[in-house]
Amino acid sequence: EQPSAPKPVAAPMRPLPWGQLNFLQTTDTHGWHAGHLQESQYSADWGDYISFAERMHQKADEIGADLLLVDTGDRVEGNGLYDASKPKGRYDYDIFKEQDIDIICTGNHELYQADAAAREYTQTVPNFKGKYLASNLDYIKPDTGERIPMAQRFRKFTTKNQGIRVLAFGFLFDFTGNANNTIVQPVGKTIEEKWFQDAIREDVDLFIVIGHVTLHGPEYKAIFKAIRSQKWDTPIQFFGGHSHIRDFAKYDSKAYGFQSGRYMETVGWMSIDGIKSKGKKGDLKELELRSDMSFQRRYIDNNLFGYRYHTGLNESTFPTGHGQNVSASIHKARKALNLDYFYGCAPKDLWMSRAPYPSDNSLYSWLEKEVLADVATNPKRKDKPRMVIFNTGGMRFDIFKGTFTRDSTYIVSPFVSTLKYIKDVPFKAASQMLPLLNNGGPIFESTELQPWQLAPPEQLAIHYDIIAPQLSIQDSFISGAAQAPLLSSSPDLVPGYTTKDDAGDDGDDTLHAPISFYKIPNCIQATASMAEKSDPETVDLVFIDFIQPWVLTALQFTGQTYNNSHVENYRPEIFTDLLAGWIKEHWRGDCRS
Ligand SMILES: Nc1ccn([C@@H]2O[C@H](COP(=O)(O)O)[C@@H](O)[C@H]2O)c(=O)n1
Repeated sequence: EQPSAPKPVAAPMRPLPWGQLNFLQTTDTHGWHAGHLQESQYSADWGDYISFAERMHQKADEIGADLLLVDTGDRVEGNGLYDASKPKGRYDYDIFKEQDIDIICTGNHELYQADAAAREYTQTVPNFKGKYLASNLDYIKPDTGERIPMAQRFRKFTTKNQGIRVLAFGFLFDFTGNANNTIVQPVGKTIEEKWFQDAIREDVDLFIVIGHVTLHGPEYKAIFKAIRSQKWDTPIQFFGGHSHIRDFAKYDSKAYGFQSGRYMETVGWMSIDGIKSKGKKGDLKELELRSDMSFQRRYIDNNLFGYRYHTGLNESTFPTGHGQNVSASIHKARKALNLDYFYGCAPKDLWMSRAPYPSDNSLYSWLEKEVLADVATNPKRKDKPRMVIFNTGGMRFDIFKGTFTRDSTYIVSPFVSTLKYIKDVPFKAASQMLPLLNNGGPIFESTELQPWQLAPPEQLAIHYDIIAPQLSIQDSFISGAAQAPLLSSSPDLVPGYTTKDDAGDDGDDTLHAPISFYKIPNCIQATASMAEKSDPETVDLVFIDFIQPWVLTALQFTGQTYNNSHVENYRPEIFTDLLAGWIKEHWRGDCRS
């Protein structure tokens, strides 16, 4: 872990179920490879994860089982370790590649910006040569304009100890927001292609489908149906991503899906037993080969207490030299990027979805009331009445009371988005924007523009408020405390994930006190320079550039005929820098101890 990381948390644990074939999954890490430096339950770093995987590989070899590592994309955008360097990812790609991942694919965040997509092609694909799969993704070479597969379409291999013959695919959901140097082919079209149709006819013991794809969406349903149309009985293991949640899905008695959350909070564990392998049979010393199949999952909190518990090792025996070297490289990179540079003191916790909106502890109420109108000023138009619209998905993480650093800025606002505007929009039309963007409706139905895409991905999966009972919360964590028994009725649980999925409520490796989750709107709005008593004739409609297609569509619905040519720059800086400037000015003081 990083020197400044809070110490791991003692908590009641559930052990990991082992099978013939086991997996560790990461997804949507978004650059959080230094771990969470303000949350002890997620404070292990990528180096610790490397030690963990190496120790688990040793155990797999000892018992004759197999262990495969999977990553399902969105490794970039969301943390200073990736976003603070020029070019982005200057250190992060080299840190990430140290993990020995067996199957890896692309997420949408690797493709929003052309430079990120190019780095994916020139760095990550070769870093994971033979392991990186791009079943429905092509890259356009900048020098020749040639369209080529981003990486190989599928991979066939046999596992080391059990001799299980695997065929693996790597998909991306039907994403349309990519820069013009990649082509994402819709999954429905890809599965009709000859190479895919040939692949699903291969004689293998197991299909593995990894993807930056939600488990319950249409893409995995289509792939499942396609494989089952040829192989009615071959087991299929899906790994998903994108919606940032812990999730597990049953497609049939031999086909399951698993997804391991976001931001290095969770490392996923999946185990399969009862695979009928025609390859060499491993020497199962501890495992019993069963004829019926079982698919079991665990969501591992990313902290050292849990890693040591699951490996049966301790502070001195757990880390590997390789893992420690990677932790040291992360520390060096964080220093070079000056990520601990102090911007100010957050006066209170500000939550994305843990507090209701609007409320005093809502990140969005703060943004709306204090920040937006202040940073959205253009000296040439400062007296013009304006409405400023921001999508809630543009904010990526909570703000914790206390030190706010350069790193925090990228954690909260990683994107290179800027403020745009359309001048002199009739007030009547402009005032309909927020309700239209928040309530959606028929105007967006004929387009690819789903308004829910404007909200944070976590909001996708949960459709109602979850209000956690007020429990007594443990606030001083005892480092190295003895393991509490699983069913202890201790009220002193640390707040965290209490996952309910298709297999029940026993998936989390750590017992937590539940956290509230509130629904929030797709967009928020601030106004400035408005007369107090009457509505203006026209306003400047200011918005963050990500939402431009939605704003133009909504304006058309109000009878206006604006298009891209009417959109101008409102501020030259990226929003992240505007936010950092606001914090430096308004959150003065020193809370560093
Ligand atoms: N420039 C951007 C890029 C993305 N967003 C928001 O993020 C959502 C996608 O997040 P995932 O991690 O699930 O891929 C997207 O739908 C937007 O809400 C943004 O605001 N600005």
